[in-house]
Amino acid sequence: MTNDSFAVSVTKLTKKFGDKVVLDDVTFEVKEGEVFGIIGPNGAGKTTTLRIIAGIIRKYEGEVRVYGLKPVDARKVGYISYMPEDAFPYDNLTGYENLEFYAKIYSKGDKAKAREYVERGITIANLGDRIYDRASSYSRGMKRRLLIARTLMVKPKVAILDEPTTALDVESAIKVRETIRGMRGESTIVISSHNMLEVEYLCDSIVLINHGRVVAVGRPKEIVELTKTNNLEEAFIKLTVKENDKGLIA
Ligand SMILES: Nc1ncnc2c1ncn2[C@@H]1O[C@H](COP(=O)(O)OP(=O)(O)OP(=O)(O)O)[C@@H](O)[C@H]1O
Repeated sequence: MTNDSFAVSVTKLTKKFGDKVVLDDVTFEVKEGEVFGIIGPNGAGKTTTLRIIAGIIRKYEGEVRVYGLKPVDARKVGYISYMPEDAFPYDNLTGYENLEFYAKIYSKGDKAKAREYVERGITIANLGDRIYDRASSYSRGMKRRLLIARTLMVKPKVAILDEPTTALDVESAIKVRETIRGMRGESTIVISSHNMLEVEYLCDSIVLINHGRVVAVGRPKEIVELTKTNNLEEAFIKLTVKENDKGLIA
């Protein structure tokens, strides 16, 4: 059973690669307008979950809906904008041209809309005049901000950002977080992250996945309280290491 009133609903999702079960009976919902975090240790199944929600992986068991549509259909009608973990801009194009390129795809021939997207992308990226430089000259943090701007400027119903701050220095990560936080309420944003402080700061709700299974879902504060810990990092350790998958559903 699926509840279509959620931005994203994932119900009894199981994904196997060959004989290997990567996601096992995963259920959670994302409310409209929230920043939702998928967290878990390396190999837990975060990227696989995001790729399924983004409509890229199409074979799975269970039910996944994005505003009531199958992800692949939601993607076709432009509800979804996705930034993969290993995304990169076109190095030979300027930041501006990168935004233009993506805006053209999403605006489907509507030039005014394309311009609006690019203007919005410039604001979100906040790169100043460097937006007119080739992306090859950008630092890693600048490239990431460009990619996030590219993902968010099209006002998707659901923006999916896979590890948006991984491998960034402190200052760049802060800027990226501020960018995402600034978009709260405009799009529903689903991110994956390893950084518990970041998740506590950014996310309204989270799902914690370990070895493909949900071990906790709810507001970060609720999970901290239920695990009788001081912060999400301690809760994470308790749930993924010390409790060794006993599970807790908030
Ligand atoms: N195309 C694939 N074929 C086979 N196995 C895969 C494939 N994609 C992912 N896996 C496996 O599925 C499991 C979950 O991978 P996934 O990338 O979803 O984890 P993750 O939580 O995002 O990890 P990380 O934090 O390291 O990015 C891993 O064991 C991975 O090796």
